[in-house]
Amino acid sequence: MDTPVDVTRTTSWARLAELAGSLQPDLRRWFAEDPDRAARYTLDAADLHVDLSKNLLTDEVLDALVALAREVGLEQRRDAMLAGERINVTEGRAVLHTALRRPQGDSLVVDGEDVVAQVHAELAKVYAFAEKVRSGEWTGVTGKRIATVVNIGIGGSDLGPVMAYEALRPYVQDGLECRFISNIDPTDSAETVADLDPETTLVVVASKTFGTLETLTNARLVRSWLLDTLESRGIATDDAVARHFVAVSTALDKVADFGIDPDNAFGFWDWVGGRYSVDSAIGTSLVVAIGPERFAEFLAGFRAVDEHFATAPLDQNVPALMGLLNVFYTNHLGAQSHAVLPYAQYLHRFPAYLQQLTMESNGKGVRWDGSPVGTDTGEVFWGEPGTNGQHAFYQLIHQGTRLVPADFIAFAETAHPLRDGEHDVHELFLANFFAQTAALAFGKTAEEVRAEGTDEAVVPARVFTGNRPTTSIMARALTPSVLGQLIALYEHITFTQGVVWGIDSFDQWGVELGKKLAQELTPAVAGDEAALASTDSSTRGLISWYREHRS
Ligand SMILES: O=P(O)(O)OC[C@H]1O[C@H](O)[C@H](O)[C@@H](O)[C@@H]1O
Repeated sequence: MDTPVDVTRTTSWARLAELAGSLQPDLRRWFAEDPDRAARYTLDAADLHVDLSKNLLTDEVLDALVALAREVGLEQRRDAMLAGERINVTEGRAVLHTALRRPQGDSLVVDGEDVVAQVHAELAKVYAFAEKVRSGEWTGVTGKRIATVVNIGIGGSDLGPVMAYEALRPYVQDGLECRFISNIDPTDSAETVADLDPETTLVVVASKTFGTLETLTNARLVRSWLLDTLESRGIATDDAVARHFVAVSTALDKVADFGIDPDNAFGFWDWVGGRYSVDSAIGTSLVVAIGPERFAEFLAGFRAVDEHFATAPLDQNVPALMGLLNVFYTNHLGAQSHAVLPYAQYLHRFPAYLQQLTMESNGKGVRWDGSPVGTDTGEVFWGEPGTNGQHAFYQLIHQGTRLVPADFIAFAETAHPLRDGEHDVHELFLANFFAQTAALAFGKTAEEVRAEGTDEAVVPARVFTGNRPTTSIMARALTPSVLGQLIALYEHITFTQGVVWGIDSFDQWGVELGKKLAQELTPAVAGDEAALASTDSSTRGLISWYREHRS
């Protein structure tokens, strides 16, 4: 195992600390004195047009960030990932989500297997299945065509499919709908299937491990609902599971144990992390919804940004620069969170998706060799679609005491070019997008507030300090390709930050303890006194309170 560079001991870390100490951000002056600033700090990555100029960025900071990337070996680590080296050290695995989108005919041999050939063989199976469902050739037990696909999964086996399905709704085939069950709260499955007809419902059980309690429990609940409802209609159920259930997993043996025919199962590999898996067979529900052709465009979008990340020089490399800027804000300017604000209703689940991607990847306290990190790591990612956020939490971003770097995302075209009398409503929407980043950057001085005739007593409350950093990301339209590009952008931002911090961004040991304790506590919750007695007094008190108060 190679030892990560201790970033805090690098020359560029010291340089960044020095620059941060003397920064005195003044975006008004920086723009006024440098007419070229916006153009110089605006870069394109595939179809993404990214304006970094409203960040607290100077040429000195940029140089130091690029030097930092060199000192920690970002490019070497990136190349190691792309080549299939086992950079997921704590799990001894390669990290090859980028292989999921390599074109047919490419080759990447890892441990004697051509993983690109494997990817395309599995994709072909998913595509053939999806075509059958879409054409009506695949039917339920009573011969009716499928109208609803229910994806049962959690974490990466849910957030990717649901986010992408919501984002690409305009591309969903008429007459088809996807729904998603994730939470083990029985309300989730009950509400989701309540108005469905099992005769026209297809269930995709998505689980990398096929051992996740929530997913297997929900799959059993929905299987019972399906069989019971069919039986109540006098319909023979011998073939029901085979006709109505398919699975996606890396553990195809466990799929068979669950009773799903391995012929109706799609595989992927341990070198795809759950939060990096929407472009594997985990996207089966999405493939059914939008069709193989659109899904191939989605994959091509990822690939375009992969190529940018793999080849663009560091000072032009958008994911690398955005990741490095996040490090600067987190470690040198004290930011603790990062907002992602899509001005696109269809991206309403994108912040939730990014929470898993970024926080499960970089929420770590030790480096990949087990040594403690000497600095803060992953930020809290959060956000809501604009303009909803404006009327809720933007107050804190504009005038609060915390630094909250924010990414604003918008599209030139809308799927719904509606007019409200004289207004193009999409333009009203975009005016908000443009206005917010300008307001955050340039603020409003006390003189400007006074010039409006404001009562002196409330002038301070109405001042906007400005210098609140934002990145604007634009694309022509939210197409499958552009969605793939956006996801890949954030995957590589996350990777960049992980490399700087020397952490393994591909394990998630932090989710294990709670899962194990839940299993251990299940008998106590169900009334086993001995199990209850062995818990701590707070937990015992809470469980006892629950047992006294349930009906
Ligand atoms: O796909 P599965 O094996 O069911 O895992 C679902 C999710 O649960 C785990 O606990 C991890 O925290 C996630 O990274 C994963 O995406």
